[in-house]
Amino acid sequence: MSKPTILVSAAALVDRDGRVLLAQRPAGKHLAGTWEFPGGKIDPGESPELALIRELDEELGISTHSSCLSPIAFASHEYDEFHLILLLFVCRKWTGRPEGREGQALRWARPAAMFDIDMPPADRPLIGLLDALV
Ligand SMILES: Nc1nc2c([nH]c(=O)n2[C@H]2C[C@H](O)[C@@H](COP(=O)(O)OP(=O)(O)OP(=O)(O)O)O2)c(=O)[nH]1
Repeated sequence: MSKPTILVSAAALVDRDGRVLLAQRPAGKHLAGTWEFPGGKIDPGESPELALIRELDEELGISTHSSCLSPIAFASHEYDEFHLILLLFVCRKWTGRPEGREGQALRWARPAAMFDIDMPPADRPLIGLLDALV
């Protein structure tokens, strides 16, 4: 049976100490409780960068620019209901202090520590790549 493909942009926001921001998916949502890279679905007609800038503003209250987003990796994962393609960007420059605008908990983690954090299954292959890069 064919499933829809959904396209998601997500950010590895890296602070000066090389830690990356993770947000906890709220109760009641797909993959509730797991720690994800902030971001979300790309709307039709929207570029991946602009979708991410919009999501970072909505979810965390921070602003950044396309020029501060470096594409570093993608993930491709088969969930029960859809196939996910996740585009991961590294971002080291933004304005504002990230806060969970939608009530989500936030934490900063070094990539190496993410192997022991409950992250969505699609994200697992991204951890090693991030560790080599950050
Ligand atoms: N933002 C983000 N989403 C991820 C990651 N890994 C992963 O499997 N996903 C999945 C979870 C969701 O099914 C989808 C992201 O969609 P979303 O955050 O815009 O959607 P949502 O479930 O909050 O639903 P909606 O109410 O916004 O429609 O991608 C990740 O690291 N970051």
